[in-house]
Amino acid sequence: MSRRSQHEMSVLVPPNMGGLSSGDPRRLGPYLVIGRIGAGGTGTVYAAVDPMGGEDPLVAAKVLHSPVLADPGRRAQLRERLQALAGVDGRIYVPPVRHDADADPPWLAMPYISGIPLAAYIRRRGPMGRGRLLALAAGLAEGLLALHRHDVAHGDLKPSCVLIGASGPRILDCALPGDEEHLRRTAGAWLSPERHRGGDPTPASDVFSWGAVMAFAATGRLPFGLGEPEELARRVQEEEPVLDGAPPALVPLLERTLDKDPERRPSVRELMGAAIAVWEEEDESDAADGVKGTAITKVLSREWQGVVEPARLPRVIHLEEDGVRRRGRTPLLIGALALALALVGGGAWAVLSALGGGSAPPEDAGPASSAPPSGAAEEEPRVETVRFDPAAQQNPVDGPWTFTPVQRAEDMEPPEGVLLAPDTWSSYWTDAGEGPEEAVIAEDAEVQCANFCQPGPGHIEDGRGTYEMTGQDFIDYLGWGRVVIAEVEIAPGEGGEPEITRITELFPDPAATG
Ligand SMILES: Nc1ncnc2c1ncn2[C@@H]1O[C@H](COP(=O)(O)OP(=O)(O)OP(=O)(O)O)[C@@H](O)[C@H]1O
Repeated sequence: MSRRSQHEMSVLVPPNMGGLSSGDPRRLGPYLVIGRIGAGGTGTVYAAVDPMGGEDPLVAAKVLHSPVLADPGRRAQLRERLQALAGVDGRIYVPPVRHDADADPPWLAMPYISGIPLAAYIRRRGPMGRGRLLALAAGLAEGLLALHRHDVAHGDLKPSCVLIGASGPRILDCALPGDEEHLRRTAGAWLSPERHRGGDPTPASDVFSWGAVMAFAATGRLPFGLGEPEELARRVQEEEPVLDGAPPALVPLLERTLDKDPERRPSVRELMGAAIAVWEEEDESDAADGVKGTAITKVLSREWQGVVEPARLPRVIHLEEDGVRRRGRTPLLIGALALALALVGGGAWAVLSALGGGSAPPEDAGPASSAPPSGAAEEEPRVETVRFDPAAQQNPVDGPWTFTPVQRAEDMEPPEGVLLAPDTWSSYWTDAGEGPEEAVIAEDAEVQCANFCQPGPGHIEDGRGTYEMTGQDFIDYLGWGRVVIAEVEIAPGEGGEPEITRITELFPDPAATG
């Protein structure tokens, strides 16, 4: 999205982005790391932004942790492979846009792809219908062909490396040099017999993996079943695949791709041609007749209709003047008040509520608090547990912010096994009887967030905020309309007005709330 100022930029972040822990990098080359997307056997994938902006500054940056890369020879191979991958056509395959094979640890940045991994897609929706299956077949073949044109075999094609996006399938990753043993242990169901015997990745071994992935998409089952690595390796090398339930027109092609002998497998070009030929033969509609472009464009534009990708969420990322995030601050930044206000009337709020635990959109600000500003004459900082209720904020952009001291309601404990919405959590606190107060929130206040810095559970260790953010992030968050219970430190500001200098959000531990 856009650069809002020298200090901030608005970014659409992944909906499943998690917080960073102390061991996670904060920078990778030119990118600022803003959250975690996930981790696999060979590395961790982070959401990161290019502070220079651009049309979409978000990238998925993968930090490689494979122990085999400690070997200088493997490093050299990795460098070569990443250089080759960088030139691959990015329509289906997702090539790196930047990489550093010599960094410690090495990393690569790819365009962020909104999509659902094929494994999850099939688990949720069952086997793909014939038309979409043929579009997947042709699309994956095109992606492999793009790699093979650069003399790189993927070597690790499997359902978790295929993302189902709104405009077609996308292929991620490729095998790391020297990673064969790891792959045989973790991805043996998708590896060809010759790869199980120690062979290098080749176009023919990619064709086998294509067949196994397509069989899975067509039937919802793994063609050689599940099992321990040794047993799987034996079945892949000795048994015939189970293809029951696959569309009959595709079965002969799948059988050929899963041939034990790489010489007898079709080429990737043949796969593409065969998938399109079956589609053209059986497609009775003329809906793609007017579509310009290659046969793949046509099959995708017809068969991919209705595929919806997960919506990204607006956030504001804070930067230093030189483009670096504030020192010592915030693993995950949040907010986007301006954006929120602009989007609140539309679907974005619904998405955010659904993902974030479901508080209502902000109502019109309630009547102005009648309480006079308090604490102007205070000398010493004091600590209070308070409720920030967005409905009470007179000016949710510039402040001052209204809050009410609270205490835990007697005889009320949150139920176990339930993830509480912020409003529900708020109902476990009663006013402490001192009426609303007002204070400014220092932009650089120290904030420890718990619930509000994460879209899901799993991050709060002790029911108190554990992730560092800034006062400005917190101000932004209040603009989203959620109630927050927090412990605050209030000190006299420069002009004597009360100023909140420290905030620790309180939210029940997920271990207690499921
Ligand atoms: N370019 C990308 N855009 C969006 N999400 C991505 C991108 N690259 C990886 N991911 C996601 O990041 C997560 C972790 O990816 P990673 O490749 O580390 O795991 P994996 O494929 O499950 O494991 P392995 O490394 O063992 O193959 C996955 O959920 C993956 O879908």
